[in-house]
Amino acid sequence: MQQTFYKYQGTGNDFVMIDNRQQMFDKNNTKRVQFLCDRRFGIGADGLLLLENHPEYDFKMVYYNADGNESSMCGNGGRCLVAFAKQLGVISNQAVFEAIDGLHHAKINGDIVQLQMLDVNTIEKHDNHVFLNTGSPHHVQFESEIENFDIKTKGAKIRYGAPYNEAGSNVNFVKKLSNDAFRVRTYERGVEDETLSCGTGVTAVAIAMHFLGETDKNQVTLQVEGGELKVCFDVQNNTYSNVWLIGPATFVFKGNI
Ligand SMILES: N[C@@H](CCC[C@H](N)C(=O)O)C(=O)O
Repeated sequence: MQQTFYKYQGTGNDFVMIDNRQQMFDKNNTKRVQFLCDRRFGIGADGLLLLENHPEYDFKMVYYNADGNESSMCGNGGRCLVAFAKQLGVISNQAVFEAIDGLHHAKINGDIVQLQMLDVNTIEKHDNHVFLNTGSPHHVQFESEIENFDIKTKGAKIRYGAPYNEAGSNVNFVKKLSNDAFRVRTYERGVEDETLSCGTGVTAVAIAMHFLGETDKNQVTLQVEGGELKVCFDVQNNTYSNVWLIGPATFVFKGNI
């Protein structure tokens, strides 16, 4: 049976979107998700999202990594799903939806989608890195040679090594550009490679940089391989709340497969 899909990208983090309000998608078919995300044999994407009906809120988000497994929160995917919900006529310029990590509020202004992220109150500071969960787990460490760094090899070593092991973590390498701007390159768990952008990743970097005293700003710009994102937040007693991830979410094409 042919399946209609929509392709979206948020700063180069790309996704296959499927309208699953009729519950026609086989959610346990890992091989099918892998195929749809495959860049040679399928459509090609870092992940796949289902938009589903929700009894109380505007919609429900279900997210799979390119490896075919359902995973934790995807910030760029969430922003693209909000744009997709608007394209389908499910919402106008605001949304409240449920994802695996809880409720999210979102706002659309042109092609800019703002997504409210999880509050963060647990931040682990280690000798060479910071670890925190922004809906997905993130390891954050500085890398001064970020431009010429082998993200895939070095990221995989950290992602599969102790203490993360098989469950893994996403790995973000960061270079400070100014008091309120940072360059970020991310190795994504479930894609098992560098992606051009990671929304929960830049959120983790912005919070980690503030926590470490690398910025005293409540709004931080993150330059990623696929463009620019902003993260703003309130902070009190090391609790980060009212956290918003802001950036473009763009429809690319629609098709049947
Ligand atoms: N691209 C994502 C992160 C998706 C989740 C990640 N691959 C994981 O499994 O932890 C984002 O934009 O947040």
